[in-house]
Amino acid sequence: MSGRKEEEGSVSLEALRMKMAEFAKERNWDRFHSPRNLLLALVGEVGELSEIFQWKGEVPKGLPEWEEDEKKHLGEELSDVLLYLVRLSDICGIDLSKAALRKLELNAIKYPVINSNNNHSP
Ligand SMILES: Nc1ccn([C@H]2C[C@H](O)[C@@H](COP(=O)(O)OP(=O)(O)OP(=O)(O)O)O2)c(=O)n1
Repeated sequence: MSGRKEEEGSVSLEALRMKMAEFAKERNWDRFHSPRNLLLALVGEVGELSEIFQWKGEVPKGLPEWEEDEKKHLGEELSDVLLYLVRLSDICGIDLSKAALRKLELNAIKYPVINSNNNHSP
């Protein structure tokens, strides 16, 4: 499923879900993509993502001092996390788009806007 939006760098979770399903099917990897395996793969990728930040101390937003290669690597690890998350959701029969929108609503109820000048975290 490749369209204009994807060329512009915008993609839906549904498009990613379908691409991951196709990727696994083409390689006969459905047998490996069980919920537990996918969860462990996801956690492994979160570890790889963490390694990029490890020992750097706090870094400013936008990562202005990072080399392009380092940012490219960061994008790859973030993508691995997203792709395994999308695949895990699919294999578990969870509609991630719907679930995430519902969770945003629940968050807004749990944490109402009281004062926009409130600097305290929850
Ligand atoms: N059984 C698998 C193996 C890989 N992938 C896909 C999902 C991830 O986006 C990516 C992960 O590939 P690797 O396991 O090779 O991990 P990395 O790309 O992070 O490589 P490395 O761990 O060598 O840095 O490939 C998958 O769907 N199912």
